[in-house]
Amino acid sequence: MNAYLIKGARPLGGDPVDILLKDGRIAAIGDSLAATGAEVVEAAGLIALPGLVDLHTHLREPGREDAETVETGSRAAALGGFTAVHAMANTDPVADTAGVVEQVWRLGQEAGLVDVVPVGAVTVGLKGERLAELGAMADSAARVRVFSDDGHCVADPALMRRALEYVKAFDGVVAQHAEEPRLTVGAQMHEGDRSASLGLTGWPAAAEEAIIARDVLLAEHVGARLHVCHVSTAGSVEILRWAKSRGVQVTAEVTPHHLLLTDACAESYDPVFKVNPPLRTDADVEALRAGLADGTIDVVGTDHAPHAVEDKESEWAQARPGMLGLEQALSVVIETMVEPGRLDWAGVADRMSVRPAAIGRLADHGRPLAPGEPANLVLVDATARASVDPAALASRSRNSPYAGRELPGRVVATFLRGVPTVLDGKAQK
Ligand SMILES: NC(=O)N[C@@H](CC(=O)O)C(=O)O
Ligand SMILES: [Zn+2]
Ligand SMILES: [Zn+2]
Repeated sequence: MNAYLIKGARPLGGDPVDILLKDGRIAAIGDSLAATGAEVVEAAGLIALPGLVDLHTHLREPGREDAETVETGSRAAALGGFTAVHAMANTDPVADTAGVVEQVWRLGQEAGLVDVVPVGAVTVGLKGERLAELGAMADSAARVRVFSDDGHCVADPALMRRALEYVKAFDGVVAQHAEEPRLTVGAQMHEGDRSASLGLTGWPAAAEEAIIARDVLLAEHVGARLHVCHVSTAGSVEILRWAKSRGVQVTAEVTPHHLLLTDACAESYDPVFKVNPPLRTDADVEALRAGLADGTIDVVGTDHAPHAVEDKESEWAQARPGMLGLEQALSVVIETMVEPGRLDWAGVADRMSVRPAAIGRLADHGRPLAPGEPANLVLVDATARASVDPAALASRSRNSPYAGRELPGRVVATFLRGVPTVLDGKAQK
């Protein structure tokens, strides 16, 4: 079947319409469209959004297939309503050559559940010493446009400057993990009253803000595109607002967990809440929500970071940082932004599809729901509520910070180029 008729869905929360998908595209949108051979998908009451796009996903393949593979991560993504994800470069081997990014790209095509878009490392082996073959990765079959040493900061300012200059040649962007390493030696959680009382080494907000301030100045100086990963502090939002008001080509991302959770989670000493950058304070969470609402923060990026049980279920200090995100990202955005009235559905589409696709220069994603456009879309039941069961997740790992938490929103169907990857809430392969 290469045609689907979606009955009664509400594009961006508007009036119900029928949407006909045919040969990979939206063929027609209207009232009471005739099925004429198309498979009917009943969607009364469901919200239709363009397929979500993640700028920040860790798929762990190659190297840690015990934690996630391109296929299992792709399935988690499709179930979360995503049609494209950017796969971070901190794999083993590191995605710092055309060969590795092409391998990841091919694995994504074979899985066929989302478009897996490889991110290229900025420096060889993420070591922060010399630039990787950025041009070769850009010219490869993977057509890399986003470059990041994520997991590590490109700390050397001269190297960061050269990376920014270099990627201009192919309209690329450097996505920075903003963490001044000399300020976070041994850091375990947000530095503040709670880290003091828990006796855990602090990760000060200034370690993030200092790098963002430096990098927006560098991006302005060389006229290049900068993207800031997982912004976590109120001060970072202020710096970004200032930089944007000066016309700096900077974009920024916030994770679902930084929109919802705070450093109070660390009081449990449960390492599922250990993450880089750390969960911050209530005031930071409020500033992040406000920044996302007013567009200072451009996108929600999941920073989906699967970890094997032995890397997570240990003492806090020994556990790896990072938490799952793909399958609950939309639910967290509904809970923190839509239900409180801070973002409407058009806003959700903008922050989770349109802008991330634009930053990654993905031509076929983040498009309007209109005839002729690629049929990449998601149908969401915004009224459903369910409690998160980590055992039921499609990810190969179980480190969800939302275990047992009730969240709104259920992805009912996801279509990639007109083909359902999820139907009735179930992955189709
Ligand atoms: N966020 C994390 O705490 N961990 C990420 C790396 C990163 O995003 O910095 C990971 O790869 O596990
Ligand atoms: Zn990071
Ligand atoms: Zn990351």
